[in-house]
Amino acid sequence: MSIDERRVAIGEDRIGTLLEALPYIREFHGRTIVIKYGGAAMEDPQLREDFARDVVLLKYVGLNPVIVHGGGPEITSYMERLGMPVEFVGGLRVSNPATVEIAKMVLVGKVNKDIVLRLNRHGQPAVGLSGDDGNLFRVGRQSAPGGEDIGFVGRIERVEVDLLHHIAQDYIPVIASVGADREGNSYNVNADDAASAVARALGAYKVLFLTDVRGWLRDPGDPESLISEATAAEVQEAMATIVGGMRPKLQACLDAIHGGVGNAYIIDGRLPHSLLLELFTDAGTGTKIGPSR
Ligand SMILES: Nc1ncnc2c1ncn2[C@@H]1O[C@H](COP(=O)(O)OP(=O)(O)O)[C@@H](O)[C@H]1O
Ligand SMILES: CC(=O)N[C@@H](CCC(=O)OP(=O)(O)O)C(=O)O
Repeated sequence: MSIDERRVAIGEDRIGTLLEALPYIREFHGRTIVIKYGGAAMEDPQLREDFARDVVLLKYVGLNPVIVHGGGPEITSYMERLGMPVEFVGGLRVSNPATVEIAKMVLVGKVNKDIVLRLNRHGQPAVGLSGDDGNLFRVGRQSAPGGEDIGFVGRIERVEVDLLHHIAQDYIPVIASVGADREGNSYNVNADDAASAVARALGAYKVLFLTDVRGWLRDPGDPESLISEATAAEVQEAMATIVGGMRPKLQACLDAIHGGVGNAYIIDGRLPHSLLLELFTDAGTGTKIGPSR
């Protein structure tokens, strides 16, 4: 059999994919990668399994993945079942004490444990945390971008990194975005903000935000208008025009970059294995944001 025939026999494409991934695996070895998990990737059962497998694989090949998750649609659905009004200002949920209670129940009690269980099943033990566990987050009150009072919405002022370092040695930390202030008042924290705060505090190499669109779109109504790459300065310039859920996400990317995180990515959680494709292939899939091009 000639060399060319052998190449065909082993499936050159498959080897090509592995070879393409190798330099990335070497580059990322031992690095901390924070992954914000939310949106559609959390709703579809097959995508949930794929996500868990991908994260476990990251740990196996020597990365240090840390998961911060949302669950906004589930909070909304429980609030509606209870007949509670649902309101967002600037992409942040207006949160009275009853709303914070539901957010805690849904995020800590349900979504967090579902993710932990799935990672465990796929072969890497995970530990679920909220901002209250081991004083992981200290939170302060936050207003909407226009200065409006939106209740008990928190901004993370401090992350207890030692706790995360300890846990991440042997487990995959899975973090729910709720926390309390010094007086013990609980807050609902936007999960994009929480992921950015965790990435900054850990000095993460990268932070990735999985969502339900292809990435940052020039025109939110046109999926073909994906912005594949942008600098922090370009995002900053566009901020005044950004609305809805993309606003806290892009702000979280900016905060991450300004806080020393190498790159921030917004990727499509509806695309199976988008996490691996973004990390281990040359082309990438979503929006990459960095200090410069
Ligand atoms: N310029 C934009 N590009 C992409 N999405 C946008 C843009 N402006 C607003 N959006 C909205 O932001 C949403 C993503 O934010 P969000 O719903 O908070 O996602 P997640 O639950 O994944 O955090 C998209 O579904 C889209 O409706
Ligand atoms: C203050 C605030 O907006 N908190 C969010 C927390 C969950 C979240 O961010 O979930 P996603 O990432 O899935 O949107 C909320 O209540 O929806």
